[in-house]
Amino acid sequence: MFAPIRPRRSVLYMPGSNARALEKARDLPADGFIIDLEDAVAPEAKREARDQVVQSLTAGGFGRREVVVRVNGTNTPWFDADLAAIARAAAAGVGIHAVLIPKVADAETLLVVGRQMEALGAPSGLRLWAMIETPLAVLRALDIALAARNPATRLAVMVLGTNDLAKETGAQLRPGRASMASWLSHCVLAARAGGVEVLDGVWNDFTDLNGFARECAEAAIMGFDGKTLIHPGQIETCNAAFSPPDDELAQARALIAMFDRPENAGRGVLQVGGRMYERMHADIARKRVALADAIAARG
Ligand SMILES: CC(C)(COP(=O)(O)OP(=O)(O)OC[C@H]1O[C@@H](n2cnc3c(N)ncnc32)[C@H](O)[C@@H]1OP(=O)(O)O)[C@@H](O)C(=O)NCCC(=O)NCCSC(=O)C[C@H](O)C(=O)O
Ligand SMILES: [Mg+2]
Repeated sequence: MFAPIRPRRSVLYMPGSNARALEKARDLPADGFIIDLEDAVAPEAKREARDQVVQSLTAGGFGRREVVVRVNGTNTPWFDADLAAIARAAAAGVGIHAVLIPKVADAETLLVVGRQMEALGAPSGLRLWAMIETPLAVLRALDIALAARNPATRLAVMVLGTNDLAKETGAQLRPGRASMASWLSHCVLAARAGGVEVLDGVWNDFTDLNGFARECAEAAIMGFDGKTLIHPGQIETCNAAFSPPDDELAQARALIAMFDRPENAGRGVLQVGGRMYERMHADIARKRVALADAIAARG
């Protein structure tokens, strides 16, 4: 009934220049990794980092985790070489699932990059992720998300960059993120309209796990599919926040079973324990069960 689900609860950034982090990632329980060639790598280390990332990914060992490389921005001197290196490696069979483009300004950029990937011989499975981290990108989030309707863009996921948003707008990143809540929700809405997934930004204070857990819970309520992370210590909290809890799953299964009963075949609405349930609620329940099954299947 639903397309196969790939859990993206926790996606951990790591600097492409940090060999130890790349090594360590192979044993971490994150759903995915973003290996960064952009902000986490100093200008003088860009080339070496690119080579090291390709070497490390060629060695493999990332299992079922989704591997994404964040390249430098399309208007930087490193972009072309970054994209070519990743496209070449993916074409040679190296396990890379997507290229993350930082500071995407408009939908046109995605089409241009998608065509470049095609010209470079990137396999069709190499998808494109887009960072939404400038005021213009937030305002154009719907256009950007709708670009996914054109397969040439390869767009699969939008990722919020809340640090850059704070820098560009002057909004302060405080617990609860009142300053950004409407922007974040707007991006979730846009992503759904375009049929792409959407990941929340990072929590910088990685030693404050209680604050982080609260932000994960808020992001899950807003509808994000998962959150981007900066430290391995955040993974388990994040996985828990974006996994359907056992009591919710028990209720979901009961609701599905109820609608599946022959005597309810012709009914569009049921009451259970004083609450109204329509078939759309059974659809939501099926989706949550499918997510839980996909999480369980990855072990
Ligand atoms: C923030 C850090 C620099 C902290 O690093 P460190 O001081 O080494 O932390 P620890 O000593 O606590 O590390 C413990 C062990 O874990 C490994 N480690 C640490 N971080 C990572 C990681 N991200 N991935 C994999 N492994 C990691 C250490 O090597 C230690 O291992 P061991 O040797 O076994 O003890 C560091 O966490 C870090 O660099 N984080 C990622 C920074 C990054 O990538 N930033 C760019 C993306 S964030 C962003 O900009 C989003 C967006 O664009 C926006 O605008 O918001
Ligand atoms: Mg950023």
